[in-house]
Amino acid sequence: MLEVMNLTKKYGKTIAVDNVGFAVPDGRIGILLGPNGAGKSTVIKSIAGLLKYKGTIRIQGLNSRTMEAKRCFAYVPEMPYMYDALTVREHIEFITRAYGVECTEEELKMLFDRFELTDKQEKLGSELSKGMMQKVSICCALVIKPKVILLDEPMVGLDPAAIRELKTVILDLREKGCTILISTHMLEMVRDLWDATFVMDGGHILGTYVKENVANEDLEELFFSVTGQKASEERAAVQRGEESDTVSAEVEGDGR
Ligand SMILES: Nc1ncnc2c1ncn2[C@@H]1O[C@H](COP(=O)(O)OP(=O)(O)OP(=O)(O)O)[C@@H](O)[C@H]1O
Repeated sequence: MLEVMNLTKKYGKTIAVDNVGFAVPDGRIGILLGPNGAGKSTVIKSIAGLLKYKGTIRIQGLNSRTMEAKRCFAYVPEMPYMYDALTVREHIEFITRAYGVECTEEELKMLFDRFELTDKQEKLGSELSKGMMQKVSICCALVIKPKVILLDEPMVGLDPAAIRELKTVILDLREKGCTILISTHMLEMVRDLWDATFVMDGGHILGTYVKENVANEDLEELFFSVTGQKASEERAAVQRGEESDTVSAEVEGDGR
């Protein structure tokens, strides 16, 4: 179970997250859904312990800042980071040693096969593409067999095969009772995954939806029903922007 209570995070004078609260029960998939700048990554980074914040976060009933809590959750960041001088396989070894967990050759082979990394095992971190790094980052999160996993925009940068595989992995994790929190602005990527959706904008949660209660409704419709006012204002602004862009483009064109 993942519980976030009264979470507030300011960057200087900017209130990125304002008194946010939600919970994802055991074996459920929660989605933090919102446009760019809504505050999703700030929530995820706060849970992961990367930021100072006000509020309370509990992982499996434990304060998220404790070592016991940190042992049972995994975090896949939006921007993967690799050690330049470690190979793909060595990254996995590093993580399993740090967490004191076992990963058999068979498990590792299955993981590498799933994410098409088998022939990349000996490549150095510095030799990987962004998508490959993302896959390694996901594998590193999975080898610790987490009870709670946080994935920040996990589909960005992945090829279609890897997206399909990741979705299968996420559903498998849910089957095993793992609690999952995914942040995304890509509604269509999570349409078939969610159990609970928390729609965020401007640092607030504007709507919380539990699938059982809104089974017949479309996630996109729900999203626009709560962000509708803002979305229509934004559409109007974009329209005005497009008009002025056109004018300035013409002016630039004329000027050359
Ligand atoms: N390090 C930082 N310093 C100052 N302001 C920040 C910092 N990180 C984020 N912000 C601000 O906090 C707000 C929320 O940002 P955040 O990255 O959490 O949004 P997001 O929903 O994850 O966006 P995206 O979908 O673009 O990743 C934004 O206004 C952003 O400009």
